[in-house]
Amino acid sequence: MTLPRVLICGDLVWAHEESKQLFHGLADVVRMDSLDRADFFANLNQGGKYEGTVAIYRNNTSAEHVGVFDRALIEALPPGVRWIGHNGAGYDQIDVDACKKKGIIVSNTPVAVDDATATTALYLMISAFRHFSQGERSLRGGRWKSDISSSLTHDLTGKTLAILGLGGIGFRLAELARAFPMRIVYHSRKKVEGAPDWCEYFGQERLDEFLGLADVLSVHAPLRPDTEGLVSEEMIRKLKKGAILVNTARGKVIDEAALIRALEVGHLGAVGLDVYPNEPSVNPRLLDFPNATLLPHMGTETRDSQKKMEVRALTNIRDFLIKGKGIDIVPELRDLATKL
Ligand SMILES: O=C(O)C(=O)CO
Repeated sequence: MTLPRVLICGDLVWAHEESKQLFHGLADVVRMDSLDRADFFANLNQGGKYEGTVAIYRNNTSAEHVGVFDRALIEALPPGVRWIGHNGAGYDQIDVDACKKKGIIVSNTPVAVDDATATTALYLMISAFRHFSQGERSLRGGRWKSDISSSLTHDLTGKTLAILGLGGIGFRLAELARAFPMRIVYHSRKKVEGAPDWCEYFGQERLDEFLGLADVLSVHAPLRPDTEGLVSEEMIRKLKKGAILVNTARGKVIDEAALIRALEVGHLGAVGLDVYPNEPSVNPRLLDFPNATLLPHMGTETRDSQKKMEVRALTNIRDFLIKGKGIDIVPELRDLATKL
C-alpha cells in the first residue's frame, strides 16, 4: 500500500521521535531538500520525490530556499495537497486567501509559543523600564555604569501595562506582569470571553483612553493586511510622553518610521523590539538609540518551546490524516474546514 506523503519543509530539530510515532503506518514522511522553488515544484509533480504529498509541514526558515507560501506557490501546488501545518503562531508567510480558494487548510501552533514569547516581552519591558540592555553595553564597553542615567529609569510596580491583542501570549504576559503588581488593561476587537476581571477591557470607543493610560504598550496583534501599520503615528502620539513600546508580534504591525520619530523627539521613553519589518535586516537608525532594547526575533527560541511547536504542528497534520481536521485551524479557514 502506498502511504500518503507528509513533506517536511524546513528542518525538524527536536521532534524526530514524536514524528516517527505520530506517522507510523500512516504516512511516509519526506524531508524537502530543494534548494529553490523550481526544484520544489518539479519534485511535487508526477515522478518527483515528493509526489503524493497530501500535507506540508513548514516553518519560516524554509522560505530561505522555496520562498514564502505566497499566492504563486499555493496556486502551483498539486491538487493532492490538502493541509499546510505551519510551525509558528504567526502565519503571515502563508497566503490564506489563496489557500481558501484552493481548498487547502492551514493550521498554526498557538499555546505552544505562549510562555517563550510572553517571557521575551517581559524581558523587553523590564529592560526598557530599567535600561538593563544599555547597562550591559556600558559594562562591556569598559565604562561600568557611566552610560546610565538612573533618573530616566523606573520600577514596574504600580505601572500600567496596556496589551494590544489579548490572545494566548498577551494573556500570559498579563499573568506575569500582574505579579509586580502592574495594572493590566487590554484592547482587542472584541472583549475576550473568560478574561478575568483584573484584565480591564477597552473597546474601540475607549481606545484613546486605553492609549493614554499606558506606561507600556505591548503589541500582540497578528500581521494581516488590516493590521499592517496598526500602531500608527496617531496611536503613538496618544501614548503619554515617556511611554514604552514593546513588540514581539510582527515588525510591520508598527509604523516603524513613526516609532523612530517618536524616539527622536523623546515622546517614547524606550522601546523593546524582537521583531522588525524586513527581517533579518534591522533599520540601522534603531541602533543609534541607547534606550532601545533589541533582540533578533528570539521570541520562541527555547528548546522547550521549539519542541512543543514542532510536535503541535505535526499533531495537527496527524489529526488531519486520521480525522480530516486539526485543533489549530487558522480563523480564516475554519468555515472551509467545517464544509469538508
Ligand atoms: O510563532 C511565531 O509566529 C514566531 O514568530 C516564532 O518566533
